[in-house]
Amino acid sequence: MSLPDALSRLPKAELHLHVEGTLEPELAFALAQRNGVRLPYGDVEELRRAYDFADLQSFLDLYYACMPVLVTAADFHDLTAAYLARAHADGVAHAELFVDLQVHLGNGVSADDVLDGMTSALAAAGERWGMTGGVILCVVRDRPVETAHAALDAVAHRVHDLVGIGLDSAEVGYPPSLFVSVFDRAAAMGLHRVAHAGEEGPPAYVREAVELLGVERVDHGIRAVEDPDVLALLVGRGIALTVCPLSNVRLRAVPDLAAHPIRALLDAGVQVTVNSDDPAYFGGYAADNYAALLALGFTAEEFAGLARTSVRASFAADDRKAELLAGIDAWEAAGPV
Ligand SMILES: Nc1ncnc2[nH]cnc12
Ligand SMILES: [Zn+2]
Repeated sequence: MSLPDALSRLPKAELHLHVEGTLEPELAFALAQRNGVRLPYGDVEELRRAYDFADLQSFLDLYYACMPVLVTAADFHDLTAAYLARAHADGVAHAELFVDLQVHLGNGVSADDVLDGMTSALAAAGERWGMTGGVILCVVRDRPVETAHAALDAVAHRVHDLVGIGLDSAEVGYPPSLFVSVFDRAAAMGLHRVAHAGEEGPPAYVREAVELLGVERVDHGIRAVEDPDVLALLVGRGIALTVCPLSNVRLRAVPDLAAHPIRALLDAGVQVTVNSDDPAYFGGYAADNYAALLALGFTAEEFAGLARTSVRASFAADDRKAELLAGIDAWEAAGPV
């Protein structure tokens, strides 16, 4: 089997995945019809043609415009189940899924419907394929901080259905320091903490995420490469980055793949994982993001290393991590090429 084909058999954890970013145009229109919701696009082709992004904000405008099609627990179940099936085919054995709960609450959907749909799909994937994973409530940073607290209020009775809290959406102008009260509260509720930082925002936002929010992983974090002190902070604390190569190219966080700092980050000693972010919009699921690195000369040994880091940086139980690491050893020993 060739190395590109073998990448979908490499056991891996996906740690940076927005469930709403897995909404394929066909499902968007099916749900719009099911719920009597009008999308601001005529058909699947017109929607797909709009996937030409100049930056993060131009993507977010379209991403949020599609979200009103998600109304019922069944919608969240179907969306999550479709992603998990696709991820399973890509060798994803553990998946931690972000959800922008504030947006859904604002659309009149209940937190229980969102979580019922997602957790039932995760449970079914566990039974069917032995997949593990969980839900990370992502704070939408360009909405008022009170609405983030309201989202925490809405899930307080079922914190056991979440693995963590995150921070996403428009980055520049919304530094992590604005969200200390939300993250302190989430930590007290027993949630793991992660945050998007250093995607479009400066390395100082990566430092704030680590020092003020106490995050265990930084999502994207690629602009850390611009500041040796921030790199040293990540290396010193063993904080992993959840890098999304195809997303960074499509949202023009980097001019092209050749200019992506993933190698520089690895060379600096940073723990790096590879993920798909919003795969329905960026042209590739987990294995496609690994395969993109073939163009940068990544070897089978390096891919196995990236997968090991994804497992170690995950919030899976220790025995599950051991099981997945054994699977990666077996993949490498079998000699994929
Ligand atoms: N790449 C990204 N950055 C920030 N917020 C997001 N929400 C969905 N995708 C995102
Ligand atoms: Zn993201």
